[in-house]
Amino acid sequence: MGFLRNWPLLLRALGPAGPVLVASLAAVRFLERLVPAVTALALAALVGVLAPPATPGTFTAALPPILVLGLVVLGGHAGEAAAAPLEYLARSRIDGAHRERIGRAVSGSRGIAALEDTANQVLLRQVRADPEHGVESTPGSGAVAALRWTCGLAGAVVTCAILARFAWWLVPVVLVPAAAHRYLRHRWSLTGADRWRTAIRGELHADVWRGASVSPSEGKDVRVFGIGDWMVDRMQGHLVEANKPLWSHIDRTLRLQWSPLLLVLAGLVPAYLLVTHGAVSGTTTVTVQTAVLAAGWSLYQALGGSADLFHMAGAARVLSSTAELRGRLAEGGRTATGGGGAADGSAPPRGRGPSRVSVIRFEDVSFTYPGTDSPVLDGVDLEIRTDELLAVVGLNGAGKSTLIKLLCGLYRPTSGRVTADGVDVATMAAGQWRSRLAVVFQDFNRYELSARENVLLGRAGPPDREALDAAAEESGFAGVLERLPRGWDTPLSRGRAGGVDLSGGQWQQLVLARALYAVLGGDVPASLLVADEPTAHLDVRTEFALFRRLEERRRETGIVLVSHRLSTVRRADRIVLLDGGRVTESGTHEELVALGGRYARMFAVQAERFRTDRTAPREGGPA
Ligand SMILES: Nc1ncnc2c1ncn2[C@@H]1O[C@H](COP(=O)(O)OP(=O)(O)OP(=O)(O)O)[C@@H](O)[C@H]1O
Repeated sequence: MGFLRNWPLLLRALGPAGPVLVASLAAVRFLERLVPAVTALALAALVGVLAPPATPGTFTAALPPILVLGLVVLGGHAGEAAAAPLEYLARSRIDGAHRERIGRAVSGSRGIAALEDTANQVLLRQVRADPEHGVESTPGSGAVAALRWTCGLAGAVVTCAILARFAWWLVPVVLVPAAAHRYLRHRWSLTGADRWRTAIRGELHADVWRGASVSPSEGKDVRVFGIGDWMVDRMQGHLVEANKPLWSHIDRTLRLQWSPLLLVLAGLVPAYLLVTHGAVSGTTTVTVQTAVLAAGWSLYQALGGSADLFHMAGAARVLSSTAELRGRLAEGGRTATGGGGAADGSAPPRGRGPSRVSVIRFEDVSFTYPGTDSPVLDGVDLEIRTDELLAVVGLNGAGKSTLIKLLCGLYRPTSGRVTADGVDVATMAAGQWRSRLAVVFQDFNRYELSARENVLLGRAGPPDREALDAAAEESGFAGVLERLPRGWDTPLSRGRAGGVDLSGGQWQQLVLARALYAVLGGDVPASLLVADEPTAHLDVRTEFALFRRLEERRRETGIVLVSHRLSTVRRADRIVLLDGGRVTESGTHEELVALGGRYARMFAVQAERFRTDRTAPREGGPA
């Protein structure tokens, strides 16, 4: 039975709360669960004293049970008051540890293919432990509910013992329907959690529309294209469609609420009728009747409230999805454990491992994106030396960015290998290998942080003021920095107090500063600076100045530059052309022009365009 499997799983999840907190909580909840049983006993004792005709000693005899009843009321209140903050603390610790585990597992996975997998995205949504629907639960709420339920079970055993003391046959009469009642409710909760799980795909779709309709960056399109209402309709459509099965389950369970009630009545009514009949006919005493009346109902309560079962069911699903996600991520290899990064998943210090790499080779590398059929790279052979400026050119979709991602180890080649000084980088610790690279991606990220934090992201570790300033100088970002109201501390988001947004070109300079910070700081500088279209947003003068500075750096740090602007790359030491998934041309600009191949034709087109633009009459100007 799934429930019995989940129960120990949830109790184990209490671990991060710590033994002292768990023991305190268990003690409080257990004592609380004894309240109904003790109440039943005290009431029975009181009735036992009061039922016979009163004598001079009756008052004194009634005092102990009354005292116990008073203590029970007091203890019940004290328990409730103590349990709430203890449970809050336990939940927070467990959920905090869960989020940390997920964060490390995901960010520590070796490549990014796992993140592009839809099934993993669904699992990630399910395990993130931020309830927003009311149908999902967190490991913390489930584990705490399991503890409450366990204490309730212990309380139920005591209650059954008390019932058995008065009339043993009453135990199965009350217990069996009570257990069936709880089982039924638990099944409903599990089905609800499963229905929610199937709704997640649609919700991820809805998120795209939801995010776009409220985000400042997409806000431009939304207004200019007038698609606001349409987006909201799409979002609603996805949500309604995805949640239909869940809502129909909730609707069904609401309409079936009478059936658990039948189970409650099936247990309590015969028990109450039997003892009442016994009391009237004289076969049982009023004392027994009182004890049964009090203990019978408390048994239902002791077996756990519906909310407990609901949280246990939801959290059990979250935990099983967490295990599934971790397994799937592990299949793709890990950085932190398999990859050899720091045990806590942080980036390894730059000084670790082979210091400087001299030659990186793509050896017959082919690559097909997961879930697609045609290879993007098909037998690429390429040598990258770390004392040269190598330019990679090719038409749109030729596979240049893909080549960069393989170089960074974000994907594994489908066949062939990438080596660094003869060592397959797939066999190296991913963190160690990546610490030899500094990368500017074409689709770089604009973090809504301060300018300083945006650049410091280039390398984990204590900030290095000197490297920060040098990186800003070399990338050209220093000029932008001078105009920022709070310099390095200016938040780069209009949405933050005192924040500003940068132009596309200024962001590009900042992102280059981020990569250069990785090169300039640390004990061992990166061997290779990889820049995928780093100047696409820069004006010609800024681009030229930047290229000059990069040229000066190439003997210390090799540079791989992907660019469509052939006027920029012509000064590179070597240019390779990617075409049809292979390197089809390689040489200096002059050699490739002399070759008269595709590069020469591309260059001729750009040069012709440049000449035409310069000689064409300006609109509205002289002919
Ligand atoms: N994550 C992905 N999953 C599946 N296919 C992808 C993925 N990323 C890129 N592709 C495909 O791989 C091919 C090569 O893309 P890539 O971005 O490497 O080209 P590129 O040469 O950098 O192009 P551009 O010059 O336009 O930047 C394209 O057909 C693209 O559709």
